[in-house]
Amino acid sequence: MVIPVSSLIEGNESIVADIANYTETPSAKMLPIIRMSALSGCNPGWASYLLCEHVFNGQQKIMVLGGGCSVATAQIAAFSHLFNLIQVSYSAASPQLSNKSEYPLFLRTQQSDLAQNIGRIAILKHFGWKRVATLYQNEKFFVMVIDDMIVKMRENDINLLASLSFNYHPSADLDILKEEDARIIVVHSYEDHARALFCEAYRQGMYGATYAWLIPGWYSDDWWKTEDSHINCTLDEMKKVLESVIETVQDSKGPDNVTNINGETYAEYEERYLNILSSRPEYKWVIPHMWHGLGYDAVWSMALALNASIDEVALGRTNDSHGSVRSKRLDDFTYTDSVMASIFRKSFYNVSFQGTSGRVWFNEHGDRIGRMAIYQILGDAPPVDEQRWTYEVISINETLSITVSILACLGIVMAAVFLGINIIYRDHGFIKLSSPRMNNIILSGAILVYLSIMPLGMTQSPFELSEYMRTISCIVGKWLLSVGFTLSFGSMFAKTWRVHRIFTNMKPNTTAMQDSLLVLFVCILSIFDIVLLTSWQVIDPCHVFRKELHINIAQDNTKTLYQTNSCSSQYVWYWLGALYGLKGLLLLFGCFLAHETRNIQVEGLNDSRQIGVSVYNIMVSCLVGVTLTLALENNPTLSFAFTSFPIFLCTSITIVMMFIPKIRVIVKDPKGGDYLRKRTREGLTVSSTMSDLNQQCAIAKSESKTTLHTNME
Ligand SMILES: NCCCC(=O)O
Repeated sequence: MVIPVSSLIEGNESIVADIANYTETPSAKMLPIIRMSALSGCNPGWASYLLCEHVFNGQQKIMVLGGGCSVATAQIAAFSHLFNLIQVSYSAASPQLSNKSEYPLFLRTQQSDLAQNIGRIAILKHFGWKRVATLYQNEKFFVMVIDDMIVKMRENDINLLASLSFNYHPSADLDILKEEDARIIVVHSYEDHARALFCEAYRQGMYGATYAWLIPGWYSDDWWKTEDSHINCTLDEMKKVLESVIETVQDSKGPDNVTNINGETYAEYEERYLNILSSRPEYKWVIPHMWHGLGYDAVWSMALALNASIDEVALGRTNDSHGSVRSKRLDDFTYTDSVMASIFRKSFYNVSFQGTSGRVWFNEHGDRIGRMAIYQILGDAPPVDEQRWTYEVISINETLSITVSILACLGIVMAAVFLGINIIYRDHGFIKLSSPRMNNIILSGAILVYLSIMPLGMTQSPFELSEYMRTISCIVGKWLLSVGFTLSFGSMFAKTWRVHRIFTNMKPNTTAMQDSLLVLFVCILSIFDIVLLTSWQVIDPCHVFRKELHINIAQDNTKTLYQTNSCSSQYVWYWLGALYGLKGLLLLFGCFLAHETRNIQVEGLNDSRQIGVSVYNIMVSCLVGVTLTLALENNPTLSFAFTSFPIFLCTSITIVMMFIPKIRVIVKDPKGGDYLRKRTREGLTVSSTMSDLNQQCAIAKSESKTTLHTNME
């Protein structure tokens, strides 16, 4: 970029007019301004060399335009003022350039990148991101921006997870960020470092809806496509990471429909600029960049400052080539003219015009006051700044819960009806022979077992229940099931034990075991239960807690932890082992009795067939139920189904098999007369006394086609 300053001065025209024509007359006749940006290539050493070349060789220059990169700009701005050169950059964004004691004659139409931090904080607050990490290239420029960002984060209650500098190999830094579970990462670096960073981020899977990378928006167009020996990612891979990128940058486009100082809207200006680039062979190498508008405005501000300086400069006196004294002109500037330099400087601070990038003016640091633009969130939804968890408690299906409760109630009603019949017809010969007292205990036990089903399901009930209620119901359920089982099967086996004793050990006149002895036997079994359950409750009480089932990760990376209420204690398996051991021994005893008495065919007296079927049901149900319950522990509904239905079925089958035949006999012969006659004919009388029972048993024994070979022999 060049400014034909001499035509302005000599023709006494407005410099504005010449500048406005600048883009159309690039081969201007004079080159009084040093253009630094494209020449320095962001190389501080090379930039220094070029400035010296311009100063010490060739035509006198009056100002420096550029450079583009802060690293090169800062390098020359540190000494360009020693030549009294005003330096105006249209692109250098480092905050260090705001330091007027180091860079007194430096100005820029580019904002300091500290302004980006205001935009970044706004973004963080907008999305409610409170956990943020920063990552920066190890250069003073980036360190300063990130330092300021950290201060602003602190002021806004945003937590800094980590602040790391990186080079071309950021893998260790990304490891740390992952350890910190950082998802929102503010990056400040040049684009070559950003390429290395995002390639590594791809390798480490740090992209997608989970991450947001906040980067400077001033990288060149398609910066991620640039061939780079530091990276080995494909364009598709790079693109994936870039979908998680948010860019913040100074808005270099003026507002729509506002005309600039040259009477053009931004669109008209840009069209003209692009036409010039494409129509002139000398610009074939120029890649259109967002900075052209700021460059255009920088040149305008130089022109305006120079124009505004003319009168004050003219107050100075100098000798012309003929030795006569005249007023100073702009082109009288020399590298030792600090007076003129300070006039120029003062003029710059008064510059205010509508540029192509918006209104242009400079603050006390020589920095542009401008607007911020935020570009693109390509992801579907903004990520979250930390792993967000939701919790869902899985309960038993409501329908199953209600169905099982209804079944349990029906079971209770059925057992109660059987119990009523058993009590009402206790003197019926057929009932009497089957030990009505023990039948009552069997049915009471069955009712307890039915009752246990509901509290067992209440632990994982879908209905609103307090934790206390769930804990209580879990404990009550265990007690009911355990004691009910013992009462039912204990009584059943006790009855069979008596039959077994009668048919194996009794001499004809020996007294049979009395009911009280059988009840005592059942009580002893129950005491084992009570002692065990009480010890369990006292030593290692059960409590309800949330058991983790599985985790589901949604598209927005929100994790849902599925839980269920579980009732357990620390040593639950030992207690269950002891409880199952007791019940197992009882069942084994029942199996043994059922087997021993299997051929005693005295109707109503011997339950061995029912016992056999019941024990078989229980064994199969326990095996299937326990296996499926363990296998389906992540599915409370199925797990409860495989617990409650077997309990219901085993209990129901057992009492139905026992009591339906009795009811059938009662229905056929309510008074028991036929039965009495039949048994009398057979020589087996029915009496209410134990001695009668002994007698009946003795007769039954003699009649029976028993095959108790071992015992009999
Ligand atoms: N506007 C580009 C910023 C780059 C730099 O200051 O070096």
